[in-house]
Amino acid sequence: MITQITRLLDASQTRKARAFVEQAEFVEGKATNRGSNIKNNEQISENDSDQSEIGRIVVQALLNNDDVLNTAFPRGVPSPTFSRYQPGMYYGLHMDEAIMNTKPKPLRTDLSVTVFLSSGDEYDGGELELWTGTEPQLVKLDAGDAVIYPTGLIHQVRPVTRGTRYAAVTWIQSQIPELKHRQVLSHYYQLVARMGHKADETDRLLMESVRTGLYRMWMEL
Ligand SMILES: O=C(O)CCC(=O)C(=O)O
Ligand SMILES: [Fe+2]
Repeated sequence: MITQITRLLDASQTRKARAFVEQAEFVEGKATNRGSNIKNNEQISENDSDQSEIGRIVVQALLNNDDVLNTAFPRGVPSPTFSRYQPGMYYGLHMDEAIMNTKPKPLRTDLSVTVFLSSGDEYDGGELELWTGTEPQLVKLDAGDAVIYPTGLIHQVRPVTRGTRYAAVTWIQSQIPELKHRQVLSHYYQLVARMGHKADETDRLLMESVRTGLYRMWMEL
């Protein structure tokens, strides 16, 4: 299940994040993935003191978004990494790490998140390519939009051939570790959104019984 979120960041949050990345100092992305010959991008140095403030805006936007809550069921979201791809830069086919060594607790990466900070017309190439089946799926969204995909997918950022691609990248540990379970629950929420207004008192009780029953079976505390 791939979730695309239009305007995860509102206009003012997008402007703020964009202004931040435009003035920030970037270092080679390899710094956080040594020995990698597939990673050819740039990231903001971990010592940048403004990074955590803008990171908090992105994390809060994810945690306040109904589509994120009802498809990802987030338990933990680490502060994002901000990246920049200039012409010739790319991040070749790879698989993200299973565990992030975040503080105070390490986090299992169930879902990967890209928040786009450049609009599609500002650069050529630079698509996020996801291996979902026989044909790769290409994702290129507008500034402020986000895509969330299962971390188990092989993926890459194709080479940028013109302009600059800015993005914030992070991961989600889900309260529902199993992808199929998340899918069923998110369909349940869609069903309630579509039909809930027609429900009488008994229907509502039965709906609550289904929801709490599924949570009890599938939710990891
Ligand atoms: O920038 C992106 O869209 C994804 C980057 C990525 O795959 C990663 O940081 O692991
Ligand atoms: Fe990745």
